[in-house]
Amino acid sequence: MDSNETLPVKIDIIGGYLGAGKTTFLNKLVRDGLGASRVAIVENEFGQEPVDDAVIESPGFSMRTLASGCICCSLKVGFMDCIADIVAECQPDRILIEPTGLASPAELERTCQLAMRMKGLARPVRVNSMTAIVDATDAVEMIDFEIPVYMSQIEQAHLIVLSHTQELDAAQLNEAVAAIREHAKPQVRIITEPWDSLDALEVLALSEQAYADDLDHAEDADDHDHDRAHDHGHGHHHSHEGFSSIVLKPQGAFDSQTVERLNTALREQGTSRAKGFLPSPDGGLLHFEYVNGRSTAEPTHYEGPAKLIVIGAHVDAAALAFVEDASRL
Ligand SMILES: Nc1nc2c(ncn2[C@@H]2O[C@H](COP(=O)(O)OP(=O)(O)OP(=O)(O)O)[C@@H](O)[C@H]2O)c(=O)[nH]1
Repeated sequence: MDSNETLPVKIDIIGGYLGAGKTTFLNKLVRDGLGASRVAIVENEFGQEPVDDAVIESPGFSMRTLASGCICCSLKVGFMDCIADIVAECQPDRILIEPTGLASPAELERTCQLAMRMKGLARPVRVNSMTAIVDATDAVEMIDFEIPVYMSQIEQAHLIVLSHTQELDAAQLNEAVAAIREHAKPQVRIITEPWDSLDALEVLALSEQAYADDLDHAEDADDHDHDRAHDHGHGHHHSHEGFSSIVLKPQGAFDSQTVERLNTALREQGTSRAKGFLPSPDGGLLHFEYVNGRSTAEPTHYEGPAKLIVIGAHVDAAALAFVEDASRL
């Protein structure tokens, strides 16, 4: 037996709100060389149909997808089974977990603690880091909205990585950082480096350290009954109430005008997040991503069925019905 096999499998959680950039960061980790160790990836999607499994660049990695719910609550048991399974079958040294954008960090930690205590694991597991990705471009506005789960992701973060910082000027970036600082733990490090020049492996190492430091502090605080990082009190925010998702089967041909119409319809109903694959006029598929009122639609080699997942507080299926018959437009 390799001496490594007696060490716990590291669980690294890449969290953050809907569309913050979790999958993009995960792909960066893979591209920056995380693949040197044996890595497994667990994707959790709120929508009924997974999309990220086709977007993740995971050459040779084992990947599992848990869809249609959140591992911090409704899929707790499914998650634990998945971890037991992946540890036995794939023998990873590390498991990267991408929770849904609606996961509460405290609940996630509790789920992971349950997984750590499972009997009969082929190898022990332990949480190694929890990284919170926050979209810099809408942080000020989102903090104003005070969406509970968004706030909990900032308040409980051990390390924050801002995405899309290259889209802001220095004053806007400072404003975003100040707004986050007001709600985050005082010592939290906020990484503002644009992702083009960011070394994701370095960030993961910082995140590991931050998590270990916070655990130490939490243990000290436990002794004094003041544990904030593991808020077991009644005041903690955890709610997916109000959020729902639908899956549409796009048909027809999505030229730039149709994509624009879709973008407008999503914006008009205040959609939080949409993603999927749309049929393009040339017979292929477009990888569609909608966050924050803006969308991209790029040709993709994905060969599965066309699908569109829409997540929001007021998803109006009737207003989006045209997606399933775009040829009529
Ligand atoms: N240029 C740039 N694009 C980004 C950045 N972060 C995210 N994106 C884009 O924003 C969109 C959403 O990013 P994802 O990585 O899919 O976000 P996510 O947090 O995984 O989304 P969900 O899993 O659906 O909650 C994609 O089109 C990304 O290419 C960034 O820092 N820079």
